[in-house]
Amino acid sequence: MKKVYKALTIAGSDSGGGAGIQADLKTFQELKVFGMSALTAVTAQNTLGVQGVYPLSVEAVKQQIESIGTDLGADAVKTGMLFSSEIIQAVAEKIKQFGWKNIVVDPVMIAKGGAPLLQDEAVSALKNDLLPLATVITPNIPEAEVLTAMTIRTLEDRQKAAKRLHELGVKYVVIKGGHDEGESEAVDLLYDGEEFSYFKSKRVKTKHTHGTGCTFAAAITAELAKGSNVKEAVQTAKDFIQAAIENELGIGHGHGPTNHWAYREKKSVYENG
Ligand SMILES: Nc1ncnc2c1ncn2[C@@H]1O[C@H](COP(=O)(O)OP(=O)(O)OP(=O)(O)O)[C@@H](O)[C@H]1O
Ligand SMILES: Cc1ncc(CO)c(N)n1
Repeated sequence: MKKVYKALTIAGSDSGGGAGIQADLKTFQELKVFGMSALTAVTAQNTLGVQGVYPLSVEAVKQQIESIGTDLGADAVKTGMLFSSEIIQAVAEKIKQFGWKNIVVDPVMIAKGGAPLLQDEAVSALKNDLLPLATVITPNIPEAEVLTAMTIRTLEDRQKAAKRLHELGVKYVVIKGGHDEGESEAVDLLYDGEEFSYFKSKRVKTKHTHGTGCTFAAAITAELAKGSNVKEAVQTAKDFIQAAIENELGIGHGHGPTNHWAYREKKSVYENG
């Protein structure tokens, strides 16, 4: 029988379907990985912004993870919106309890419209409790600035920030370049503790980038679940997000979601010649 690879996302719900748990599960499915979820919060959200945030109790988060850990197990785990230090500590505890490997931490802090998805005082729990367990961390530039308490303007700044994050115990640091808007390319940097690699693509001129960060990190998680190494996983995630941004769906009245099925369609065109 063929092995079924499984990935768990611990994150918030985006009712609009473009980011959070919804983006993660869609991405897992597209990459042929069985997706499971533990919700940390429910957001009332659409392409125009976040209208409400309703965190779940720490007990509810723990119990969902427990249900998965005691039965199905996970080949990789992604964390997204975690909201509070109490939830972060509970998630770290459960990851250790079940001995899970391939942990991808997307340190979600603020939604694109500016709504806070992580309490300010939770940043230290993220750094002290979760990052030492992380295989990969995927901050955007503003998140990397908060985590390292430095300003990032140049590529050298990004390299320095990546080194600082590696010192916090993360094995692989990816600092995404989606926010580097002056550039004609979207360049993501990967640091493995020894050398830097760069993943480049043509920057797409679009406002429909809601959920790019979640989707990218979910694709890394799915590939790690299937046994890829981190470099291969980041390259597939980059190809996945590029296709998802290029083939926009054009739905909603604001910053629309990306197209989660575009990578599959692009691949099948190649495969069928
Ligand atoms: N306009 C664009 N064209 C091509 N690639 C992009 C563009 N914007 C972002 N990306 C890519 O998308 C991925 C996510 O990067 P980004 O910096 O946007 O994450 P993010 O800010 O965490 O996203 P979000 O908070 O909306 O989930 C990266 O691989 C980045 O290079
Ligand atoms: C629930 C949720 N998680 C993450 C993000 C970041 O894009 C978002 N907008 N909403």
